[in-house]
Amino acid sequence: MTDRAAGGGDRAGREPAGAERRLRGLAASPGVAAGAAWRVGTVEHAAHSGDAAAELARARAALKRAGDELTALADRLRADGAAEQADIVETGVLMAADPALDAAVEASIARGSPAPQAIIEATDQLADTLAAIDDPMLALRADDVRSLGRRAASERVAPSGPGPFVLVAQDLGPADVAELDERVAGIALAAGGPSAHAAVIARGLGLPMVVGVGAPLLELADGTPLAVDGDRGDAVVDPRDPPPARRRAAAVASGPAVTRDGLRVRILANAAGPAEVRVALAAGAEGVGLLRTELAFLDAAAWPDEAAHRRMLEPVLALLAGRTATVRVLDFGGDKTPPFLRDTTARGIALLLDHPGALAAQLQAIGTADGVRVLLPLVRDAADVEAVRAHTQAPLGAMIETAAAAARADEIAAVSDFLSIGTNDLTADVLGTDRFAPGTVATHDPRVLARIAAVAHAAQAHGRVLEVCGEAASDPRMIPLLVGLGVGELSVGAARVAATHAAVRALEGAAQLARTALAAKDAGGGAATR
Ligand SMILES: C=C(OP(=O)(O)O)C(=O)O
Repeated sequence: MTDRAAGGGDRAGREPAGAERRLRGLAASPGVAAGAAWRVGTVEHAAHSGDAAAELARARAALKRAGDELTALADRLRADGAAEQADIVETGVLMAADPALDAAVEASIARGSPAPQAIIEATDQLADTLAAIDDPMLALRADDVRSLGRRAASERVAPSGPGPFVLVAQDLGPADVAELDERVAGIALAAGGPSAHAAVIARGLGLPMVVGVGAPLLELADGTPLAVDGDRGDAVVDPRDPPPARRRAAAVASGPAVTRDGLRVRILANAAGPAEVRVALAAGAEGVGLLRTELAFLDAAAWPDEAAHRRMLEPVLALLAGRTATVRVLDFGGDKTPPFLRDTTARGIALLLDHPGALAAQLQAIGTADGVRVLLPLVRDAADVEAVRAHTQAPLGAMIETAAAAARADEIAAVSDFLSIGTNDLTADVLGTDRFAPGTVATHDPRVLARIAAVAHAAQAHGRVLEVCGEAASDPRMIPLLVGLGVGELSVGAARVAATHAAVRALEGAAQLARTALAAKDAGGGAATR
């Protein structure tokens, strides 16, 4: 069964009560939270037990649990004003109880499949049947049934009880974090990295998170008092002075962000859906500088069509109501690869340009309303931007995320309406590091700063707005350097909006600081300019 029990059951037998223990990890999302540890794990998918009735009961329980999870998620979406999305999620609830699905699961178990495999086989079979009928609505249902199957077969366990909980896991995906409810006060991961998308989402939701804590974390029994310190990067077992259980409330910024010496910087937000946009606007964001549309489709079984994009976009655009809405077209690839693209190596805009129908469908859904602009991920050269230009009248921005693209910043700026530096990927590419591995993100390294400066120079030469939307945009060490290099827009996690705003307003002499940093010979010199 689930590895929730793997912690050994009675924690009193292993830890003297009240003995505080600090496990070192890495800070992934700021803030401090405490609650009862709750382990989420992937289940060991044991082979067929030999007892078909037991396997069938296990499969039915898994489908029921998946249906219950989707009901809870739909309720939350409805409360968030996303009624249409809630309706979609609820179709999964009906499917989970569908007698035809139950019969297919039973048949698969009779053929010798263990419960999780039987669920996948049955849902895939039903999805294939739906997809074979030439009807776009049924094709969407096929996606839904496949995603239901994966959810049920993975046997994730949602915490039960009022909370607050600190979620403990080996690793989590971005969607897992996005759907956490208010009972979860913080997250501690044994693995993971501060730049992974799960961490990006946690920061957006203002959910304290530490990653890379290591195996001892997974030995904690459910219910162990646990604090996460997302500022220092610690998980504290049996904390002596538990911090307040709930996540830190975001402060509110007001008025435009202008440095003391008069540089105006627009503070925008990174978001994946309406919940983060709401938090960001309430904290004083002027709009969205990066909407990560791909995160809504990580479970997709095929390229989303125009209707699916519209359903994803409408609640976000409604909240923004004409403010800046920077919609990034699907940035699939790497850790954001849906099952149907598993064998694909292309990423970002290159992948979309290989599938022009998929790109056109999304651009059509994005439209050209006031405030809307389109962002292209992993642009390689001017030709990428020009190829997209043929499909839309919306302003086009190019993301500069590789050293190669930075070297071509001038030709890219010439054909773009604005540029946006993805410092997470750019830093990893320039330094040859893995952004998803535990470790610090060294965007302040002069080799990275030199690329940022080159892009800033190109943007300036062509009169283009320059945005930074990677994590560096909210890093207090980087904000002075970025502003000093001429960055006009900082797009940050919703929970960082107010702090970024305050950091900009406190700034003076940024341009001189940036010159000093660029002159530094190594990362240590760069850090010394902080
Ligand atoms: C903002 C970026 O893109 P992603 O969504 O991949 O983090 C980045 O790489 O800095």
